Order: sequence, then C-alpha cells, then structure tokens
Amino acid sequence: MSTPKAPIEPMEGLCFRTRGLTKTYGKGAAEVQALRGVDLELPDGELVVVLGASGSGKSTFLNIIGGLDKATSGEVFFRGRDIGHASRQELTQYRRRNVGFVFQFYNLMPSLTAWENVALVTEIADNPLTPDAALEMVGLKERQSHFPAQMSGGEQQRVAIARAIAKQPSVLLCDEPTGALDSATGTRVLEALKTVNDTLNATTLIITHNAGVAAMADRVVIFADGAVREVKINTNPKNPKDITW
Ligand SMILES: Nc1ncnc2c1ncn2[C@@H]1O[C@H](COP(=O)(O)OP(=O)(O)OP(=O)(O)O)[C@@H](O)[C@H]1O
Repeated sequence: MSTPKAPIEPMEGLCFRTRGLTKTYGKGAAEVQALRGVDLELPDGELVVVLGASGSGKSTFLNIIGGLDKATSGEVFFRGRDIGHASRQELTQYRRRNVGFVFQFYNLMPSLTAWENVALVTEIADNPLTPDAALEMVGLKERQSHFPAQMSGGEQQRVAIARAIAKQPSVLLCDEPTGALDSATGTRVLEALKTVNDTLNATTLIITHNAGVAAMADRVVIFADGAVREVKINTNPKNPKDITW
C-alpha cells in the first residue's frame, strides 16, 4: 500500500490477522453468507493448507486476504496494515507489491513461451527474479522456450507458479492449484510450491479438496460453514513426494 496506516496492535511475526470477518453476497432472498466471522492468525513464512467442504468459504477468504475482494464486516490486517479499510487503489498497490496468485486454471498467454509468460511480470515488478531464476525454481528451466500448448498441465501450472513468484511476493495464494491434475503431476506442482516457500519464505496458502495435502503443511486450517472450524499445527511436515492422495 502506498500510505500504510499505522498498526492498531502489534503483529510481530504475523502475516495475516483477521477478526470477525464476514462476507455476504447478494441481497434479500438471494443473500448468501459466505463468511460468518473468521478469526485467524497466520504467521509469516508458513506453508498453510486450507481444507473445507465446497461452499465453506475458502476462496472467499483467500480473495479477501489477497485484496481481490472486500469483506462485508470485520478486520483484516497484513503485517499490521489494515487492508480491510484500504481504498481500491491501495488494494491494487498491496496486491501488486505483495501477493502472487495461482489458480486452478493456469491462464497463460498461449502465444508466448514459458519464458515470455514469466517476463511479462518481471518487466513491471520492483525487485523481480529473472525469468530464468523463477523457471529454475519450479524445475522448468529447460522448458523455457516451449509454448503452453507444448507442455503438460502440470508444467503449465509450474509456469504459472514461476509467473506468480517472479516478483518475489511476500504472500503466495493458491486456489486449487492441483485441482485439474492427476496425482503424479500434482505432486510436482506441490514440490514446486514447497521449494518456493522454502526459498523465498513467502507465506503460502494452498486451498485444496485433497485432505492428504495437509501432511505437507506447517499449519492446516479447516473451514466449515463460513468460519474456521479447526487449526492444526504440523510439527513435522512431510515432503510432497511422501504424501499419498
Ligand atoms: N460472487 C459470488 N456471488 C454470490 N455468491 C457467491 C459468490 N462467490 C461465492 N459465493 C457463495 O459463497 C459461498 C462460499 O463460496 P466459496 O467459493 O468461498 O467456497 P469454497 O469453500 O471456496 O468452495 P469450493 O471448494 O467449492 O471452491 C458459497 O455458497 C458460494 O456459492
């Protein structure tokens, strides 16, 4: 954000803190309460897996902490900055500087090579990795001159991850990054996310329907009915290779 507001309370070591976060879509009979009061604290640098039934509010939560959407009420702080009350312009700055997104579908430009897809971001970022370094981090350096149509789904997703991390974001938000992939390919994508989390120390959130993925997390957050039902800490996270889905 260009003009960060002063922290209201100390958030040392915390990346996100939310209090009483609610989100209501629509009005009257069409009203949907997607979030019903989310209180959560996420420390900096952790790899967090977010689980929960379909419709439990996971994507809504991710979109709000990522500055893509605004809550209806409640508080959301990023490293002590109140992003819940930020203007649209401030949110754009916040996203641009701090947040990388990875979605289920890769949204690569079909007419550009892997390298060029990543370079689109590095050209406009303040302190980017080179496209080569970003592609190397996800194990795709040798594929850099391939076009998306010449790559598998998992490889395309790893290009999308390289693109998301090329600006060295402090936060990496992944909504069903392996949702369209088989388990072997998905494992390579999860390995890439783990490498990025270890190397850049970006706080990484991964939404998944696959409960097995929780074994690789530092922290597991389980949503139910628009709220956090449970938070579990993994003292000994597994390597993605050793996870069975
Ligand atoms: N833009 C929107 N307009 C209206 N309702 C919405 C909108 N986005 C989400 N919802 C509703 O809010 C609730 C929570 O949706 P959300 O996508 O956050 O859940 P989710 O846990 O991510 O689900 P899934 O696992 O299926 O992606 C659902 O009932 C959904 O239909």
